Amino acid sequence: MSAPTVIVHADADLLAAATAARAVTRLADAQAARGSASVVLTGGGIGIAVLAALAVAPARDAVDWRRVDVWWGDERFLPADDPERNETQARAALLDRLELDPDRVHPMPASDGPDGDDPEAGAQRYARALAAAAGAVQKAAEAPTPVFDVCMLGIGPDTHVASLFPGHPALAERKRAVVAVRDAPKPPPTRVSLTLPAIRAAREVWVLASGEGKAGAVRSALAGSAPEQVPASGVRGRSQTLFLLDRAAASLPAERVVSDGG
Ligand SMILES: O=C(O)[C@H](O)[C@@H](O)[C@H](O)[C@H](O)COP(=O)(O)O
Repeated sequence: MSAPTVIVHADADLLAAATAARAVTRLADAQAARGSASVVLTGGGIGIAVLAALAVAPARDAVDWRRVDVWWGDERFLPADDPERNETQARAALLDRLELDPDRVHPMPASDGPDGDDPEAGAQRYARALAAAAGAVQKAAEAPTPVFDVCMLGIGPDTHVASLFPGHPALAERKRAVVAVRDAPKPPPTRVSLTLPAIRAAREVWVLASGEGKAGAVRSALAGSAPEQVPASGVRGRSQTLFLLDRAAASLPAERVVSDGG
């Protein structure tokens, strides 16, 4: 697993645009190497801003979107099409504008889906979809999950990532790739989330943070605190872990020159 690299951009708009450009490059490279690509999306302010930036990125169609698998890191367990669902926001910001293969778009369950208002059953259904998409080696692993090319994660001021909140038992999960989360401190209280082993299956994990309200969380995550208390410190990609920040989230004063590595 890779140690984090910190990359700081001047402001939120540049962070979103640069991350979108990075995503185009990574997904196109993955398709060149392996024929297809996979990405895990996140909800939240900067996560959706990156998707909106991707929608208008000049090189957007360097990716063959029909050969991209789209997954989610977490979902707010609400009815399909609810405007608060991460899926609904991702479709509006980006997915509806792309020529995707609908069979390769894998939204997390909704509370009015085939399992009804049962997030545990929904989580199991998503875990089965991940296991079916996993390659042979990954199928044999605990928490069977495909090797995602890119997994994007927002971070909360409390250091949560996906819907893995500090002190929550979901953080200790080692066997399941997906769990239901109840009593989340960020509304809505019921959610579905990938677990740490599923996130760590990704080649690249990108933690996105914008604004001074995230500066303390970013500092704690980079200080290497225990993931049970600081979930963002437990996420790693197999080949790369990036903290993609704006200057405010990196606690850099405005006059400081911005450069890679902060
Ligand atoms: O469903 C969600 O809310 C998320 O996926 C969550 O993990 C989010 O990414 C962070 O809470 C950051 O969100 P903000 O950027 O809005 O603060």
